[in-house]
Amino acid sequence: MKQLMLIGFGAMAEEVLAHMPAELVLRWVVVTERSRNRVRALLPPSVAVVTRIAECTGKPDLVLECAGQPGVRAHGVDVLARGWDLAVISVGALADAELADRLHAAAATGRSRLHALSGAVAGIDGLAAAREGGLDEVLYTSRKSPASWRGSAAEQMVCLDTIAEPYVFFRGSAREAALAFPANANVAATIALAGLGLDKTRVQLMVDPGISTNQHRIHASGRFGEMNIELCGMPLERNPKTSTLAALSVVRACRQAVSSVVI
Ligand SMILES: NC(=O)C1=CN([C@@H]2O[C@H](COP(=O)(O)OP(=O)(O)OC[C@H]3O[C@@H](n4cnc5c(N)ncnc54)[C@H](O)[C@@H]3O)[C@@H](O)[C@H]2O)C=CC1
Ligand SMILES: O=C([O-])CC(=O)C(=O)O
Repeated sequence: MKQLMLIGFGAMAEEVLAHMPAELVLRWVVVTERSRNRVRALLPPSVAVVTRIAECTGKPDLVLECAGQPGVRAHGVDVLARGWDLAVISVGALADAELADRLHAAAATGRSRLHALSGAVAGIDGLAAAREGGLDEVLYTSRKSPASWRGSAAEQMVCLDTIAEPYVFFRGSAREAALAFPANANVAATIALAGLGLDKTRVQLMVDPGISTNQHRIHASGRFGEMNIELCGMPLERNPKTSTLAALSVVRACRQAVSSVVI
């Protein structure tokens, strides 16, 4: 039986746990001091609930981050330096160049690997392949309901209570988007890392009062040809900022960890 460590235990982690393959067992959950008692009460005694990687005894086969960008910042280096592979969903953390350098160095020291998960979008495989032949342009547009932007920097850019028409409230690079919207624009960083990079990938963020799904559109062109990918994702009931597909991409990483044929 392979052993899993989760960093973070919010809406996404609970969805992951509900769909995890039977061949993988959850042994450790890394949480903040503030949420320790709440999470302890939710999990069986066989799962160690800790606040620091150093508190963990044993060796996980896979470490999955579902804790937000602060979770990558707090624990990523420690995990990789120990030689443990780390899969992250809060890919926008890599838009912080200083943190990205430290993660690279820790992976080199630990001979471990950091895996950026595809998250709420589709087409990352095709985009990464297209990059090998050269890309001319990548534009990512995210369109979500007012509820999905609540609690983010969008609140300072547009009135979410009264907006009546679709409205683009942010245009910029993927790096700017991922850093300014840490819980809403990780996908921008994922697309950038697969494609033209954090500074050349263009991003538009939109609020649309007429929709209830999280919509993601990727337009890319290059030597391979042209792609237009559009995905309407159902938000997680317990967190409308997060698409269900993002949680399922974490489940996919679990499946890959236990499968002999990987797809
Ligand atoms: N790549 C993608 O497509 C997507 C990525 N995400 C990322 O996934 C993250 C998690 O999403 P949800 O579970 O819906 O959010 P959530 O807010 O429900 O849960 C996050 C949990 O992480 C915990 N946490 C915060 N800092 C931590 C730390 N230093 N160490 C351990 N735990 C910590 C919080 O206490 C909370 O329980 C988002 O913040 C976002 O960064 C979300 C949606 C899509
Ligand atoms: O789940 C989504 O729609 C995307 C998201 O929040 C993110 O990129 O951080």
